[in-house]
Parts: sequence; structure tokens; C-alpha cells
Amino acid sequence: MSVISSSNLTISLNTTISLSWRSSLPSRAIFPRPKKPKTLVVLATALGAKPTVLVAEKIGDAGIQLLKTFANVDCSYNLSPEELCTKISLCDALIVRSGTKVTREVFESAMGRLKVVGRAGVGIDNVDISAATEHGCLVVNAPTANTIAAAEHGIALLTAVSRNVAQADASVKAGKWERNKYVGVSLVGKTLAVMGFGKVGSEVARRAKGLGMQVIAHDPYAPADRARAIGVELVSFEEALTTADFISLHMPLTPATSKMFNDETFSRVKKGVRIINVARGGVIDEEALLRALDSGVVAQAALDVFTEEPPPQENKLVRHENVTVTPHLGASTTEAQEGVALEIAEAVVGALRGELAATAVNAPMVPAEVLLELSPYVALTEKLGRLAVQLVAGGSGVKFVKVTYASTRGPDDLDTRLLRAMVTKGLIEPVSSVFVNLVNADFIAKQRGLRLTEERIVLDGSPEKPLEFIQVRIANVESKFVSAISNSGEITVEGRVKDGKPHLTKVGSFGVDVSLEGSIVLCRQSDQPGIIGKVGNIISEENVNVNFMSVGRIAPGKQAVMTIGLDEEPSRDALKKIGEITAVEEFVFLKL
Ligand SMILES: NC(=O)C1=CN([C@@H]2O[C@H](COP(=O)(O)OP(=O)(O)OC[C@H]3O[C@@H](n4cnc5c(N)ncnc54)[C@H](O)[C@@H]3O)[C@@H](O)[C@H]2O)C=CC1
Ligand SMILES: O=C(O)C(=O)COP(=O)(O)O
Repeated sequence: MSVISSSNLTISLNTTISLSWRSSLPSRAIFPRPKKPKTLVVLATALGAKPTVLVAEKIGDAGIQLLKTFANVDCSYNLSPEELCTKISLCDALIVRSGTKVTREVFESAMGRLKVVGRAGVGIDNVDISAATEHGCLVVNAPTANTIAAAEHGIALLTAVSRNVAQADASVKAGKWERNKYVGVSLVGKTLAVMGFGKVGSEVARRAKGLGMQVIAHDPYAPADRARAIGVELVSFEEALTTADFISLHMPLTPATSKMFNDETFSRVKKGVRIINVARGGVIDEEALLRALDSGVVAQAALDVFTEEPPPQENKLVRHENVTVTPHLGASTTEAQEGVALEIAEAVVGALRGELAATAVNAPMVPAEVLLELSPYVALTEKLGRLAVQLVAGGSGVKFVKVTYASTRGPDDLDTRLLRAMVTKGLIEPVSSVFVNLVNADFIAKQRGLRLTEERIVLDGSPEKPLEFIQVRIANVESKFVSAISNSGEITVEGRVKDGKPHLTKVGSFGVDVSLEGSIVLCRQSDQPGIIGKVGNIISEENVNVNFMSVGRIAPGKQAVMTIGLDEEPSRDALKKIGEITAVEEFVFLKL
């Protein structure tokens, strides 16, 4: 049975697919690893006890209510870094805004339990994404619900600086009446440079045009047609700097944008420019801005965000008479906060349920339809990885793995990121204590020096099924089952999906056919009558059920490989007896 709720991508399948759980969970894990049916999960399998979500900063009530329908919700605000690290090992998810630093220490302190960090907002510069990825923790954000609020705040600051609203307000409240001092500048006909033409930047541009401004934008990644559609010209950084009367910042804080506005940039701006920053404090070198304000190069600045928040008391920018400040209020409207809270609660609950989050920051997004179609192949790839690595003789390290996908579909119609992650999971988990999921698969592979390359074979035929067969090959190793080495000198296993179930269809150069469930015995014997009966007897004496059996031979009377699928694990004694059958040349027992 498969269930899909199209609205938010809930998928339940009878197949055994887990992108995150190890076969043996630590006892503190709150979700028991389910038997059947299993759920296609990325991060967790929500059966049994409720997960725990720590909400470390205030979010809208609608989000909290939604979280409570699925999880135990611990709203603990103003935690010190130490308190957060202490609490986190008891939590499956953490929700923060911009005020909490989710550092490497937080992920380390979580000791594997933290499955998802939800950033209730856009900027994820307060979350150590590399550390999250390395720990297999998904990071999701809420990228759309506060766009308008941030754009409106940008416009509020733009109009406030142009008319000295904040300064004049303070002056009147101080008992003064300084009409000549606070003469402003008009916006109409002035040039506004929007730096960062994304969601917020384009909404600011749209509104500024309504105020009669000439709007230009600089954004190396923005599509020109989107700008054209709202009458905005995309220009170079240089042109934006040198022609703008007002500059409004709307790019993310990244290593590339850090201190993008510095002494050198300020030396190129039009004298008397006014700067609005509702993005991130770190995109401006604050000391350089102070110098530019003092020299009159920058006439005024309006800042909602600061390098350090809250800024220290003695911060000269905050106290500067030509600077208008607000305490990171861009997203703070009632409407935006309700929207953000719902957006992040849905993303976090979805992730805990095992859905692939649409707002994932550190994992590839795989659409629901693709996920459903690929699910049996996801199981197949993990199992092929598991089998292949168990065929490696002790002592030989796995470094070079090739995965071949044979499909009638063109490479653009086949997204293999999920399959690749699952091969990595299958290869690494049986021989280590790490757990691998879609988030950390590439990182873990790299860390272990595992080079996994992918290859496509494009077959003729109708592209109804996504894949015909998948082959996993391990090069430069010895095998404990010599017959698993194909003519190319690599351990080779190949599988297909038959009736929705993963099957092993080739080992080395031998064609086999066994359903990949339970465990299997691979056995090479000289092809002669009676062997199947002898092996079958030994297994049945153990009361172990044989679920599948196939024999593939090179030629009559020569060698054959028998593949036996077993529901339970036979005793060592039984395995020894199989090895003692005279015609059996080699055999291996593999757990799936
Ligand atoms: N003050 C506040 O409360 C809020 C602040 N923000 C901040 O506003 C910023 C923008 O948010 P969104 O528009 O939602 O993000 P977005 O991702 O939609 O847009 C960011 C744009 O910046 C562009 N960009 C990246 N590097 C650039 C560079 N070197 N030069 C110019 N453009 C560059 C990107 O191409 C993208 O189009 C983020 O930093 C976010 O954290 C967002 C919401 C509220
Ligand atoms: O969404 C963003 O990037 C913001 O800066 C909003 O931050 P906040 O959630 O208000 O702390």
C-alpha cells in the first residue's frame, strides 16, 4: 500500500526504506525502529512516542499549536549557549529565529538525536550548516512568510531617513521644535539601488517604483526577465554604487557578501548617499560606515541589523545622529510571525514525519512524485551497497565504487541523488558506527575517502519504469567470495525491481535471482545433482524459512552459483555444514 497526501508529501510504503536510522538504534532514541510497514523517511520514523521539539525563540501561536498536534513542545526562551547544549540531547528538533546561534557544539551535544533545525525566518547565517550536515541534521527555513514584512520595513526606513522621522521625533519629545534642522530630501525621481534582487529586494523595488523612484538593482544571480517585469534595470555593482542616491541591501550574509560595503566601496559611492540595511549587519564593515558617515560621504544610514546583536551599548553607529536604528524588526509584524510560525512548524513536522522538506537548506529536494517512483530503487540501492561491502575480504579498504544505472530515460529525467546517497548508506553502515542519510551521505563518503562515481547506460525502449537495473561495483579489493569478482576484476552485484520488490540478479558474472529481504547465502558449487537438496535439508533442519532460491551456472556440468534467500539467520553450525558439502567450493552468508 502506498499513501500520498499531495498537499504536503506524506509517503508511506511497505518497502523497507530509511534514510536515517541505523539498524540498531541507540536506546535513547524515541522513535522505535518500526517493523513493517516502514515509512519512507529522511530523518525519522514517527511511530510510537512523540518527538520533542525545542522552540528556543518566540514564534507565532499557530505554529506552536500545529507542533503540539505532533510533538511534545518545549518553549524555552533566552537559553544560554550552555543551557541549549544541555537540553539539545533530549530533542529531536530545534526551532530558532535569528537570536540563537546554532553552533557546532550544539550539534555535537545533541549526540545524534537532533534530526532537524528549523529556522523560523530566512537568514540561516546563525546556523552552522556544515556542522549540521556532518551530523546528518536537516536544516529547514521559512523563506517566504516574512518577505513582505521585511520589504515594508525597508520602505519604512527609506522614508524615515529621507524625512529624518526618528531624529525629529526624538527632538520633539525632548521639548524642541527644530523645523529648519530636519528638512528632508524627496524620494521621487531619485535613484534607488537594490542590492540583492531576491524575494525581499524585488518587493522593495516594486514599492519604491510606486513612490516614483528610479530603481536599479544589482544581483549577479537574478534573472533579467524578473527585473524587467517590474521595470527594474539590473546593473553592475560599480554602476549601482556610483549612480545611487539610496542603496538598500537585501543579499544574504555569506563569505562572499561579508563586509561587501567597506572603505573601498564607500570611496566609490555618490557623495551624500543614504544606505538602508534590513539584510544582515555583517554585509557592512561597521567601522568603515562610521568613517563614511563622519566624512559626509554617506549622509544617512538606517540599520535594522548589526554585526553583533544586540549591539554593544557604546556602539558609535547606533548613537550616530545620522543613523536610524531598529532592533532587527524586519520580520516582526503580527501577520508575518503567524505565517513564519506555520511555515516552519509545517516544515519541521514534515521532516520529522519523514517527508523531504521543500525548504531544506542542506539536502537535495526530491519532488514527491519522483520520490514515490524511486522508492523501490532506493531500497534496492541500499541493499546492493550492503551486499557489495559484505563481499569485500577483511583488510581491503573500499575506496572506489562505481554505480551504473541502466535506464531508458535520458540523464535529465532521472534524478539519482537519492540512490547515490543510499548506496553510500549501504556501503558504510554495515562496517561502521556512523549513520548515513541524504543530508550527510556525500560528506561521510568524502570523509572516508570513498570515491563513488555514477555511470548511465541508456537503453532503448519506453521510459515507463525509471530504471531497468542497477549495478554496484567495488574496485581494487579482494573478495571473500571469489565468484563475486566479475571479468572486470571488481566485486559486482546487480539488481532489478520486480513486482515492486528489489531483487539481486547478478553476482560477479553469474546470473541469479533472489528477492532482497531477510538474509542470503551465496554458494558456488560444481554443477551436479543433489546439491540443492543437501543445502535445503541443512537449512530446514534449523527451522529457517527459505524465501527464494535460484541457481545460475556458467554451462551444464561446470560451476553454478546458488542464491538462497532466508527469513532468519541460520546457526553457525548450519553454515559450517553447508561449507562441508564436498561439491561446495565457496559460500558466504550476507545480512541485508
Ligand atoms: N531584517 C529582517 O528581519 C529580515 C532580514 N532578511 C534578510 O534579507 C535578506 C534577503 O532575504 P530574501 O530576499 O528572502 O532572500 P533571497 O534569497 O530571496 O534573496 C537574496 C538575493 O541576494 C542575491 N545575492 C547573493 N549574493 C549577492 C551579491 N554578492 N550581490 C548581490 N546580490 C546577491 C541572491 O542572488 C538573491 O537573489 C537575507 O539576508 C535575509 O536574511 C529577511 C527577512 C527579514
Ligand atoms: O528572516 C530573517 O532573515 C530575519 O532576519 C528575521 O529574523 P527574526 O526571525 O525576526 O529573528
